[in-house]
Amino acid sequence: MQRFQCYINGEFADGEARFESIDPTTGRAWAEMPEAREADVNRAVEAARIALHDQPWSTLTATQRGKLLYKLADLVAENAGRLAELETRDTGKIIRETSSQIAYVADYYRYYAGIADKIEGSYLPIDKPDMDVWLRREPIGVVAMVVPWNSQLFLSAVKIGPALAAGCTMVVKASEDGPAPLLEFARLVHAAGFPAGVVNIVTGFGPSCGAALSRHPQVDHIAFTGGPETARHIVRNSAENLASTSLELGGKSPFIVFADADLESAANAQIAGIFAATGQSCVAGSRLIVEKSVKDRFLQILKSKAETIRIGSPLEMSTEVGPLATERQCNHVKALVARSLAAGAKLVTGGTAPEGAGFYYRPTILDCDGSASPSLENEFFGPVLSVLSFETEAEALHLANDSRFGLAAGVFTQNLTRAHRLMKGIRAGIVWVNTYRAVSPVAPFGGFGLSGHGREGGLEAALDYTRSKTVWLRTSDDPIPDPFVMR
Ligand SMILES: NC(=O)C1=CN([C@@H]2O[C@H](COP(=O)(O)OP(=O)(O)OC[C@H]3O[C@@H](n4cnc5c(N)ncnc54)[C@H](O)[C@@H]3O)[C@@H](O)[C@H]2O)C=CC1
Ligand SMILES: CN(C=O)/C=C(\CC(=O)O)C(=O)O
Repeated sequence: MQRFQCYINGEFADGEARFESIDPTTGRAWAEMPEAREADVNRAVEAARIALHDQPWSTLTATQRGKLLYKLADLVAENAGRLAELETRDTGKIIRETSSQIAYVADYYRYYAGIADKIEGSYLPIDKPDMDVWLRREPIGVVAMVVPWNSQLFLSAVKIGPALAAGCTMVVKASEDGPAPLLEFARLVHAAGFPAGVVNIVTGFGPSCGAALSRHPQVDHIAFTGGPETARHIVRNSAENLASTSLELGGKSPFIVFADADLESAANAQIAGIFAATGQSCVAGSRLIVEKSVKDRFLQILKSKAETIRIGSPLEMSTEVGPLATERQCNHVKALVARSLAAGAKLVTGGTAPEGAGFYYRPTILDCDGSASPSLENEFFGPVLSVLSFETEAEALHLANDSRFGLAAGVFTQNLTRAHRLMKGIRAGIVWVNTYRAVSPVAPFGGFGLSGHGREGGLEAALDYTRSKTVWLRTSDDPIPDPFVMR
């Protein structure tokens, strides 16, 4: 069995215990992972705290930090194939997707490499004649990064990249489900030449490892991606250290199709939006809201596309839908489909698991018109689409916003003015018009409502890893006059 290690203070080390990682195609263990507990977490945070204030990291210029990030980007690009295979092996996400996504992760590091020496302070036009006042932008400090199992290299890159650009140090907690790619990525951090303690990567379980990390007194900021329930633990933990938080949580994203849309193109985007990554994407377009006059036609196109999707081994380039990452996830999908059917949703296609081993589930479409299906409110994080129809634009907007989540939305229409109205009216952090699930290092993402707060990607995210320091310099050589007046 392959064995992985944590990366703490520039060294590869076992954790206090070990656990087995499960291959989602067979349900059997394929690798042994280090389990970091409180003592390991403490060592990692202490290393990050020392590295933050000590040489060489604290005295590197921003340009030098950028050069290290460029080196890391090159290493990610060179090793993308190997990392992709590990992620596919450990999480079941199809190789077709992991190989292209991880190659693109290199561009995220490159983007933040370029930003490192563009994080500028400012000079304040102060209202006093004998003072120069300016704002310095300083690293926010030691950052705890807690990520889920899906797209771990992507979801950590949007934290590690900007945090390094800003001069922070960090402890990254890989998910206990599928940590292999992130633990392997630690070897690239090491090879790139980052000083010991700047980036520490551990894995372990939420209540022991994640909790110890997020409430650690030496942590200044917690960057979290995961489910809303876990986010509540993170926020409670942050009451211990008063760390700031950024939360990237789940979604129940609407995908709106008007009758005037190019239905073939919209159907391909909807298939990608809900069945890519076996639906295990936070931005999955999981609520189809389709104009009534084209509902039957559109569902027919979707049904025939869904039924010809190639389900199989995620390591095969031809596979389009692989297994869910964990048995727990698969059971959650099965149970929520059953509850939705019991509540009156009608099965258009799917709704079963294929025969054989592994955590597979067929691409599924539920027609939820006229029912109070729980699938309309609850995230599956799996390959299940819930469908509703509308007759007016106002009704479409109302249905789109009828959710506690607000992460992403898609609008398909040829009508430009309508697209603008919806784009403004939808309460979500990302609106895609006539496309879906497009991402870029340049474009921030993040949520409204239960989908969290804070933005990842883009320039703004790098600024979020800094805080300002106001510096006052008196420019007069005269002695300070009357000490008992405010100046
Ligand atoms: N908005 C976004 O960018 C994204 C959001 N997600 C969301 O993530 C969820 C799926 O991922 P899961 O791994 O199941 O999420 P999860 O919330 O169960 O776990 C996420 C991480 O939190 C850790 N954790 C668990 N309990 C903890 C505690 N008490 N204290 C500190 N850390 C703890 C876990 O060990 C894991 O590393 C979905 O809800 C999905 O929508 C996933 C990807 C992207
Ligand atoms: C967060 N994101 C885009 O804005 C996209 C992701 C991440 C994820 O949920 O896995 C994706 O669709 O892969």
